[in-house]
Amino acid sequence: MKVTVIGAGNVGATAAECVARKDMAKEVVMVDIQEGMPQGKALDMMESAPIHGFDTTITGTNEYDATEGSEVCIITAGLPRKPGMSRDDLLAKNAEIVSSVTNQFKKGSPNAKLIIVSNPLDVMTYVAYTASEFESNHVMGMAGVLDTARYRAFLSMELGVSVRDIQALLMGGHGDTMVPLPRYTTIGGIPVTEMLDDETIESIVERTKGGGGEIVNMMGTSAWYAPGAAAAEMAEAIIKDNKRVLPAAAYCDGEYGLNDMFIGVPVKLGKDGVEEIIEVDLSDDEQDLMQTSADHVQDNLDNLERLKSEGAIG
Ligand SMILES: NC(=O)c1ccc[n+]([C@@H]2O[C@H](COP(=O)([O-])OP(=O)(O)OC[C@H]3O[C@@H](n4cnc5c(N)ncnc54)[C@H](O)[C@@H]3O)[C@@H](O)[C@H]2O)c1
Ligand SMILES: O=C(O)C[C@H](O)C(=O)O
Repeated sequence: MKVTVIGAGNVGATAAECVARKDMAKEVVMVDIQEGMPQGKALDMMESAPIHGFDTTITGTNEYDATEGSEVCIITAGLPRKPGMSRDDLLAKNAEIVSSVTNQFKKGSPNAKLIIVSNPLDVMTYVAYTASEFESNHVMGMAGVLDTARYRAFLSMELGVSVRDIQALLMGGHGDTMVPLPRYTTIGGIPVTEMLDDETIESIVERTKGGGGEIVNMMGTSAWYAPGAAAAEMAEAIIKDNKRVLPAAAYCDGEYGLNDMFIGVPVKLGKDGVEEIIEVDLSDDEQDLMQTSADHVQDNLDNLERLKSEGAIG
């Protein structure tokens, strides 16, 4: 099993390290355009193997030859946002990058499952899908695992209970319109609505929606520990074929009344990638929130098309 990580920056290097430390793959290949950087990070990680006790081989490169035959590819190449920016401000530049790296990667690994991380997430996943020409279930975006992890972390902090006992579902695009679903949130099997009042739940939902921006404002760039771990969790579900039920940006073809877009929905993840999109019952209010989020993703897709037709991006 080989996992490629394209973009060996903050998220990419963290994802590569998480994959290695979980010993799920024989080999991890990190690719970046910065000369020496992926090679140096790979060597540093290899030197940590005796301490952590993993057997995965990690290499860094500026070329794609070493990625051939990858089972999974995590794409993190692209610009992160700075304070004052929205993820959508990255669209033009990151579309060029994601399209270019996908084109270079796909020839050597036509059966790989792609996990996109670069922002704006839902649209970059679409860019990778069209550039790769892979089957739609072999392409997915990582956001829901991160956003639900934030939501679960905030609930755990509020309740003073283990994160391990908090199960939650969050849907929609990876942005301020994301849709955390308290109705599908349980603490050790108990509905969260039995344990917290509406006002507290609402404040946690709002904090979750702004969770990326909260960190950007603190650090001047975006998060990487939780995002890297989230991408590695998805890679593990595919490599081990363990049919995890996780939220991911998946290609909707009628599901939830949405067409021809990648957006966050609950999926079953296994060796064939997105093996199923699970359609849960949504109340009218939840469906409205989902539609608002989908409209936002569609606006971004329309912007992408406009930029292409104006020749602003290739
Ligand atoms: N989906 C999510 O939940 C999520 C979470 C965190 C970050 N992100 C996004 O992930 C992306 C990466 O964030 P980061 O913090 O790791 O940024 P970073 O700047 O630390 O790393 C990005 C890396 O991409 C590399 N790169 C740029 N163009 C490339 C190309 N053509 N080929 C190969 N490598 C290339 C850069 O050299 C850099 O090392 C950003 O777009 C960010 O917004 C998404
Ligand atoms: O907030 C960002 O720009 C990065 C990422 O999407 C996140 O949610 O951490």
